[in-house]
Amino acid sequence: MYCEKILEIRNLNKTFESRRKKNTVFNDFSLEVGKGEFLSLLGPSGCGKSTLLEMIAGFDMDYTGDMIFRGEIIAGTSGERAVVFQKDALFPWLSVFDNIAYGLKIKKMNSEDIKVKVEYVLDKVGLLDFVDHFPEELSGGMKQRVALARVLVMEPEVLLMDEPFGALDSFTRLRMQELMIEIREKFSITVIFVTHDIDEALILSDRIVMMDADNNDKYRELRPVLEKRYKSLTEKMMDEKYLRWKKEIIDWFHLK
Ligand SMILES: Nc1ncnc2c1ncn2[C@@H]1O[C@H](COP(=O)(O)OP(=O)(O)OP(=O)(O)O)[C@@H](O)[C@H]1O
Repeated sequence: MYCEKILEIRNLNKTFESRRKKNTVFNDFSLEVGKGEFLSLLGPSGCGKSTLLEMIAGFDMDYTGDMIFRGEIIAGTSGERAVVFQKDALFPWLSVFDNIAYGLKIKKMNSEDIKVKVEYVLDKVGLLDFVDHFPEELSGGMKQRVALARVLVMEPEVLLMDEPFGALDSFTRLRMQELMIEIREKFSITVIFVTHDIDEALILSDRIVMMDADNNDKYRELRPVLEKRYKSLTEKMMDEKYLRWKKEIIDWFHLK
């Protein structure tokens, strides 16, 4: 389905070394991600999900193997690969508008264009009415939506999301998951999404990579794409196939 590769990870080896011990997190790990794909990395705590995301982002360059983004070796961070963390620090002294406009101002975009772009993304995340608010006046879910808008306004190729909804209550989380589905349709962006939540992975992903607790030389893949479109996520979560996949994932991790 995704013919054009946007990211290739080939024979990745990653070890953390301290005076006390060596911890090999990736051992000859390879993975390809297609342009426009929504890929979730699912796995237990400590299996290396965040480490992998940091290497793709270019924050961590201490590994062997190849990380190739759009045909070129990743040499460091880039605006094309934007990261959204679990708790994104917005600038508390800036309004919602100025938080989102920040990166565009650094790029010296003119103020009219900035206004159009900021309002466009704010509309997409449903926060147009809060444009003049400050972060302290927003709920956790709203802050995460601003964080998402701040990244989207820069038009990255890939969104790297590290448990972006992990700190939210379950209702807000569900709304954010619905928003992610809409955002994908509107921005046709590639997403690599880290989560430990099986439902979240099943709801959002074209493909789930299930990572093992130790040495991710092998992983299991699942493509949970239902033929039918559902009116609500709850309806989707009741689908027979969905429940079967969920059981398969639980069994796989349980037997590991
Ligand atoms: N800076 C570091 N120095 C040493 N070891 C590290 C460092 N960062 C991560 N590790 C180790 O690498 C392994 C993978 O960590 P990582 O944070 O990538 O896991 P994770 O799957 O994202 O976990 P979680 O779901 O809890 O966030 C863990 O064993 C961790 O202790």
